[in-house]
Amino acid sequence: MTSSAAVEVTGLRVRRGNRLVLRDVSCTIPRGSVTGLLGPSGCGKTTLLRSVVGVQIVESGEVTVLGAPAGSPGLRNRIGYATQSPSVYADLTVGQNLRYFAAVLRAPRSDVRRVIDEVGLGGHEEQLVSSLSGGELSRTSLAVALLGKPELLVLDEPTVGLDPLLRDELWMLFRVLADRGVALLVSSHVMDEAARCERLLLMRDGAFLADDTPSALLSATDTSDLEQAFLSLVRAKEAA
Ligand SMILES: Nc1ncnc2c1ncn2[C@@H]1O[C@H](COP(=O)(O)OP(=O)(O)OP(=O)(O)O)[C@@H](O)[C@H]1O
Repeated sequence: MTSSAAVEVTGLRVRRGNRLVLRDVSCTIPRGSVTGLLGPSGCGKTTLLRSVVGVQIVESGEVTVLGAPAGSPGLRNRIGYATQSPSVYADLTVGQNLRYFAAVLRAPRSDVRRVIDEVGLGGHEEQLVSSLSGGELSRTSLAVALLGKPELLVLDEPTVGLDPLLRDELWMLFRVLADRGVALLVSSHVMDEAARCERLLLMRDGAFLADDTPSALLSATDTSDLEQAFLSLVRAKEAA
């Protein structure tokens, strides 16, 4: 693994039910940058993220995370993972959830204030999670993922349901975190978020169509926007 790589995936195959969901997938996720994992619904994005976090049973291949096999106990406090469906307690307030997870993760108590501010949830600390809006709920999950200053952040569609202003703020936060050296792996199925990433993994049917920078993808496909680039790659693959 190169010293700047946070994650190295080699020849990963995953079967879910009787379906081969990931087919010999290989990629590298660098530290200090935002890698976007983009592709249509059902292409295997969540399955890849679960494999990186170490909660997915894999058929074959290797996933090395921060120098250790994915799922190693020592990685637990070094990775922040926000799933698509919020994994916080509905009957607790935002602050109670964050204080609980900070204790579980052995993160300093002062982290609670920091992450609330980072995700823009100031003023909601005493609110019950069950009464939050969808966007506030997903930001609460993101806040949990930020506790303890993880070296790798794995975020599954973190901006779904957010208004454009909040989406913009979160992408700026991702940038700040990357500048601090954090590796971010962020999935999305909306191509307009692709331009925000330094590297893009474009996925379709459990395989990568591309693993490159946005500008390299545009020039390789001779297109001016990333949605067109994606379509062009799909067509080239189908014609092959
Ligand atoms: N337990 C399971 N049994 C069978 N198939 C499954 C199982 N879990 C997931 N799948 C299938 O695996 C495929 C990949 O699912 P995955 O959640 O990784 O896709 P995704 O790209 O994250 O989709 P989305 O953008 O809609 O969240 C899908 O076709 C899904 O139906």
